[in-house]
Amino acid sequence: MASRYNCILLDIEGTTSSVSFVYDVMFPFVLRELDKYLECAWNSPELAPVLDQIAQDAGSETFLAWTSDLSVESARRERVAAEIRRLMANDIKATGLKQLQGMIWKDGFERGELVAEVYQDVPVALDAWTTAGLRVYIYSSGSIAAQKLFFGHSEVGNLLNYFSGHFDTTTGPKKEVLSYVTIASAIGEASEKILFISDITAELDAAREAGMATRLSIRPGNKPVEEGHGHEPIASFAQVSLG
Ligand SMILES: CSCCC(=O)C(=O)COP(=O)(O)O
Ligand SMILES: [Mg+2]
Repeated sequence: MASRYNCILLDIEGTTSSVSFVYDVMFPFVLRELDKYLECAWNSPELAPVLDQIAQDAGSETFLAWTSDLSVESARRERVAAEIRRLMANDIKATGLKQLQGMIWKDGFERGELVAEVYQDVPVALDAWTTAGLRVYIYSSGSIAAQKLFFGHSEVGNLLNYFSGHFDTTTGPKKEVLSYVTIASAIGEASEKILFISDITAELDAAREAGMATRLSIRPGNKPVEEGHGHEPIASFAQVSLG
């Protein structure tokens, strides 16, 4: 059957995977490893741009400017750790935080302590959609590097081959219309031909304003949904009809 859509754009937390896996497994791993990670990676070239991003998210131009009042390295590290804990305690999905989380998760996924949970219907749908010729993309607050670790190390194996591309908040915040306009343009598709699935109505509102079709993901343990936004709810990807 011909599909109304050419592409499916997926959120992760609350959509492909449970909120509880992220909050009860992935975030505690970051908090446990944070100080040790910062100490080991402090002078690494990969960390420097992430420290600048964390400083920019906090309102400074660079990491150097953000910590110019501190002369001791351990105090600069402690400022970063305190800012990361503050952002996580307030569930602020800042780009620098998300990049650092991805770097900390790398070791956990690669040595098998972290294995990503996905809902049972997810691999089935990914297979059906891609077999039908649709392209599937991810748009998550989790960094692109973290997304690749996540789907590359899932409990049903490596799912990365199903995805044609990944987007994170470096494209723009998930509640802004322009982010979805930018994604449609990046993947070379009319927005009407893209179906976005998420658990957050404000994200779906923005995608719909950009012209995308939407479905509201209802999964066990998701945050309560604001009523009255008119996005068709689904409890499983099996309920997505393409015709
Ligand atoms: C590999 S993504 C980890 C989950 C995460 O950090 C996150 O913020 C998920 O947000 P989403 O936009 O997928 O709801
Ligand atoms: Mg989500």
